[in-house]
Amino acid sequence: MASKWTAQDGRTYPVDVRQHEDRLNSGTGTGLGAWLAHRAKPYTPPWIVTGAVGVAGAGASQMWADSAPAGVGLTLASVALTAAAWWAGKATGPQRRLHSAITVAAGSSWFTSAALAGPLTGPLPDLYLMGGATVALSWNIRQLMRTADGETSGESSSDKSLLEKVGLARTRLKDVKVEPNRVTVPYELPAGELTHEDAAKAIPRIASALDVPTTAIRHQEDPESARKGAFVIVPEDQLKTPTVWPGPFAPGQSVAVPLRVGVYDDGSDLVLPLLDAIHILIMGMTGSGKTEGALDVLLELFSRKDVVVWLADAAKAGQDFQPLLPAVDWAALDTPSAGAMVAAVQAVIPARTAWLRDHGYRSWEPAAAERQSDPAHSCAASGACGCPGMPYLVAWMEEAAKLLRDLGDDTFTGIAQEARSAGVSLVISMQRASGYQLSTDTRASLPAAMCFGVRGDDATFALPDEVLSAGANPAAWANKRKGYVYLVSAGVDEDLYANPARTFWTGPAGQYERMAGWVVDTFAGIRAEIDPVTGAAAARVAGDRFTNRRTLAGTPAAAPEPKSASSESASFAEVQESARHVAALVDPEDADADASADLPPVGVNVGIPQGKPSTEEARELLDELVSMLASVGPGTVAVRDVKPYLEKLGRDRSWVSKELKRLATEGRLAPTAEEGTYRLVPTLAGV
Ligand SMILES: Nc1ncnc2c1ncn2[C@@H]1O[C@H](COP(=O)(O)OP(=O)(O)OP(=O)(O)O)[C@@H](O)[C@H]1O
Repeated sequence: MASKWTAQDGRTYPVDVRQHEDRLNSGTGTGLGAWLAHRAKPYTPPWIVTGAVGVAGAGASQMWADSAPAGVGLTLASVALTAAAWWAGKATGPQRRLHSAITVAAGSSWFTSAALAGPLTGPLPDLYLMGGATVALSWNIRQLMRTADGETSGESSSDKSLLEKVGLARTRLKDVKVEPNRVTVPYELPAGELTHEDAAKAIPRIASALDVPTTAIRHQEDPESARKGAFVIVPEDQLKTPTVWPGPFAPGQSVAVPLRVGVYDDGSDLVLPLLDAIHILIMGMTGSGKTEGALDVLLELFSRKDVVVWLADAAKAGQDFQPLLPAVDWAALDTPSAGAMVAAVQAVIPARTAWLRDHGYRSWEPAAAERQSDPAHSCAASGACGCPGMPYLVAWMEEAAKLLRDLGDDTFTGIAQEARSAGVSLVISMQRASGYQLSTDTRASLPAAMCFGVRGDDATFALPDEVLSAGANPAAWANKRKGYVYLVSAGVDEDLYANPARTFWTGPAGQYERMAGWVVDTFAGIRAEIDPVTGAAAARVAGDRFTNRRTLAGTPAAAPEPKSASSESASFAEVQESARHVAALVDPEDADADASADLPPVGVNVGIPQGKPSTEEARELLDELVSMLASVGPGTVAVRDVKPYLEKLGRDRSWVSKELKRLATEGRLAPTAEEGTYRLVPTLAGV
């Protein structure tokens, strides 16, 4: 028999609630008496049983009064019945089991005594009346409570039916933890029936049932169990509004301190522990935010004291990095220079490894970057050697697809495998790390990944299967969610691998240059220079391309005069404030449409006239809004996007709807398959 029943209200109840309903519904008659009888009917069975026991006891006394064998038999039967009731109640709750056993014990004892001594002997009539009524009433109370429970259990029943719908029937949900914008639902799958894989597969259906984006749900496995885990639901996308770069995380400190490059959706810092990550693959489709992410990492690196950056960007000739180039030790901005840089990286690895070994370092550590004044790290026969330190080296290969094609990616495999202990990190940025672009060996030797929005199944090239099945879905972002990223790296809590984050925004053109300039100048004095060992090894293979690197890249030969961070802090605050001001212009509603670098410059805010604007003014205002949306990138516009401005327009939704239609007939917007939604025409930018 099914243990559940769906009522007309659509809710699921235990089956005994249905029996109760049936008992209430059966029966006819009118008037108060009939109504009372009708309401009391479901509670009569315990009383009927009590009456039956009384009648049976009286009857039995006629047969077995004063019979010794009957006494033995009835006593044994009474014990056996009580034991049977206890045994049969195994599957029910402990309360019900005890209640049943006590009832059977009381009833059968009275029956035995009544049968042997007569029902009216001694205290038996009182016991019958008081005990029988008490037991019958106790069952009525149970019944009442259960009915009330059944009525209020709709919620957990609907939880159960939700779990059934999403393919996780009989899964038990436990101590749900609710925090602001985050619900953690620990679960236990039915033993032997479902696995973590089934839980992960249910994510899209759970998202659909809860009406949230699939990326709002993550799945965490309990590493100790094959059936325990948790779903984490983050209903509101807190990353919609870009976060302006808040300044260096650990200014003047070692590169061993993780780099802060963005925020997770709970507001916590997105940090990249470079020394744990070792080599990094940065992947994302065009326009997804790779360059911005690179800027965040570079800004952090350029504010540290013991790291040198070599940057190869033949594809774009360093176009996006211009303001930072003075802080780059070697910028290879054409293919031959990039090739020379790769050869130099290959050559410096053994030289650096030998130096580290000679100075008693098993692998690079911050102390290796200092002048070697410790006898424990000396290459001299005795005492401290005083050799100059060896800073960490980051070899950054931007838009590396072309470089890999030109050089063959075996070169990178070798570098990646040997560079680990030489204090060299390789960063490879590309749009698609497919097998065609990057061999499996090279991919395997880049242990960390920053994966921005991608197309189709490309995420599989960057993110491990378990991260994808835990809910990571960068294809849902494509290049619409600029800067959204998953970070997978040693040194990062594994539960965060499938957690969306967003890199910092360095601001629109103009702001970024100022921020970059501030970092370049402020930390010029503490930034490390290349050490003689690495420099000599690079010069040996790259020749003039290395020794004349400053002139070739058009950056000053010597580092600018150091400036103290404090004397510049006011200027940074100014720079940042200005960028924040621009960020504040981005309404959260518009964030989907790419609230980013291409925003109109500060001051091109939509001019909102005071009071109810005339039709002319309202049209002008709407035109400006549409132009602004179009200027921040491709996307669509519908009445709902204009909702926050209705008050300022002094018009209602139907007016906006008509006006959007008018703009579409004028070719200012393009109609889409969805009625009332129009594609923004990018050529409108700046109109
Ligand atoms: N975290 C972010 N917050 C706000 N805007 C961002 C963020 N990241 C990137 N953007 C904006 O998105 C746009 C595209 O970013 P970006 O140039 O970094 O993409 P990309 O992946 O490097 O593209 P391409 O491969 O074409 O160079 C830029 O206008 C940028 O300012």
